[in-house]
Amino acid sequence: MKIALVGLGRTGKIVAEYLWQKKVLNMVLCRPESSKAHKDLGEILNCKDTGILVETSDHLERKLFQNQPDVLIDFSSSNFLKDNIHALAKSGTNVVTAVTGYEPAEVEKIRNFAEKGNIGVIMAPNITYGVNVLMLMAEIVAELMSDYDFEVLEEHHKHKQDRPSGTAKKIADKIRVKLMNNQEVPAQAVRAGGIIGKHKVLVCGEFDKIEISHESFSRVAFAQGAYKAAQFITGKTGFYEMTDIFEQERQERQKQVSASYDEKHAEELDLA
Ligand SMILES: NC(=O)C1=CN([C@@H]2O[C@H](COP(=O)(O)OP(=O)(O)OC[C@H]3O[C@@H](n4cnc5c(N)ncnc54)[C@H](O)[C@@H]3O)[C@@H](O)[C@H]2O)C=CC1
Ligand SMILES: O=C(O)C1=N[C@H](C(=O)O)C[C@H](O)C1
Repeated sequence: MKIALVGLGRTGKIVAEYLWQKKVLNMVLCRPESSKAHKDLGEILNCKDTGILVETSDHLERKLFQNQPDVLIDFSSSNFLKDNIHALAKSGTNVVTAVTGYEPAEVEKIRNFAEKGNIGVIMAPNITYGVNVLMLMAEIVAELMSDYDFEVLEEHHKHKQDRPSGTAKKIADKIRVKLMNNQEVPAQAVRAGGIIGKHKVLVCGEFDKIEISHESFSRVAFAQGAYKAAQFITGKTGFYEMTDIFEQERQERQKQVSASYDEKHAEELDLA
């Protein structure tokens, strides 16, 4: 698999290093005016030369045809896909976007391109494995304790632009759908220091409460999630979310459990 990455900021740099170590990175893009342009990626990451020259994200179609990546992972800003979804669809490059803060109309545009433009897109504000497990747990609690008060609380570093986080909005929405009264779930944000990412669901009744929380204490968690998403979307078309990956994994695991049960059962019958 060949992966292109756009965005070499706080998160993108860690993702670049992770993908480089996995030997799947073949193209890295930065802003046209960036001082990182035309440098070897190793210089940006403070390691030995990688042989990958950082390119600018303009004239993207030509660059995608030259490098032929299977998937582009986006850790830049919502502007990138807004301006470039055309070029990605034309060159048949699938997309994993971890970017947050899209307007609803932008999400619809991206969804349309994925559904009609013959490419695969995963939109993943919630890229880590752990936070997706938190979501599943929160959905179960919402189904069982609809009469409790639900709040989503998140904490991130002081440079984060959007609030509440894309993940917090997604968690709140998933809970709302499961609640009997379909009521909006409030989400509160703290921006302070260097916090990498914390999400908590507070479920509070008159006499007791449940808290479900997840914390990323390394951005490698985002890199792992993005790589998993890139593997999933390779060769697919259409619009997906991280839950689709977990659903596929659950079904595969279920099949394995059934197969090993059948095997064990057959052995027992043989012995009898
Ligand atoms: N889904 C998830 O779990 C995660 C999502 N994110 C999201 O990823 C995005 C980036 O986060 P950070 O790395 O903290 O931000 P950052 O501001 O440190 O880095 C963004 C980088 O993208 C570059 N960039 C912006 N627009 C560009 C364009 N059109 N073409 C090329 N490069 C462009 C900027 O120059 C900058 O270097 C945010 O939307 C953030 O919410 C970040 C971490 C995890
Ligand atoms: O900007 C970040 O850093 C993060 N953004 C994501 C979001 O908005 O949900 C999630 C992650 O915890 C880090």
